[in-house]
Amino acid sequence: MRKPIIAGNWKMYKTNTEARALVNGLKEKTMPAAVEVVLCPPFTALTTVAELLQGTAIGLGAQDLFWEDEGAYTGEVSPLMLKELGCSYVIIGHSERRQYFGETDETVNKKVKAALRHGLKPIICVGESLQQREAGETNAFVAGQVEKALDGLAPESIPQVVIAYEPIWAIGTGRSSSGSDANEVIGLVRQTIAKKFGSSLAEQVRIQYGGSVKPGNIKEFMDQPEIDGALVGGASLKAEDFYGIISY
Ligand SMILES: O=C(CO)COP(=O)(O)O
Repeated sequence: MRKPIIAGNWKMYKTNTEARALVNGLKEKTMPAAVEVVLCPPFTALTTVAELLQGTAIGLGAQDLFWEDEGAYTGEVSPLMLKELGCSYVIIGHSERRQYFGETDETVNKKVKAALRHGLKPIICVGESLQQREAGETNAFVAGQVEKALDGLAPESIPQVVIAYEPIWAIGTGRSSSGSDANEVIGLVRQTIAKKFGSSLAEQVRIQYGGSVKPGNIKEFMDQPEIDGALVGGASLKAEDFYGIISY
């Protein structure tokens, strides 16, 4: 049985003062024991949020990392640094990093390996554009992203991996996928993993849906057999909204 995991990707929101207010708002609520909850603040708020999460069951994640442990890579952040701050997860390959910052399937693969090398669980983002969906290319494109992201991984590391299926056309648009459509693509993601690593390992991988998840639609996704959680953007920025999702 896979434990559901719901993560909040804050993207480029929340100064440290705002982060403190958001986390304190969540700490006033009772977290559901049956759901793994993870917060992914900007790098600048990781220390503040890590301190506030001490003693809670809420996990900490980063939104990216570099694949080297240290070096002359101005502006980058290493897995060692994230681990020391208390991160247990790291989002890798978000479509916004692929779109704006040159992230490729190859760099995603390098980052996945670096994360696992340092005991960080990767949340690997995959998902098609509207053009690809309308052209019927979704399955082939998403399967290719999954294959390349996981290329060369040791079988024993596969249960540590989380995949987030986030159709690009649903991110920030208010137009989410339907539960059944998302379930179909996520089923394909799981089959792709099974082809490379066997079905017993594939069955252990938690796969989230992301793209305009709100308190009003989370249950539609969580009722689906293949969907194990959500990666939430906008609705993770207010304690009430995010709590409405994690307490589905
Ligand atoms: O990109 C996302 C999470 O990583 C989804 O963002 P929204 O929930 O704002 O659509």
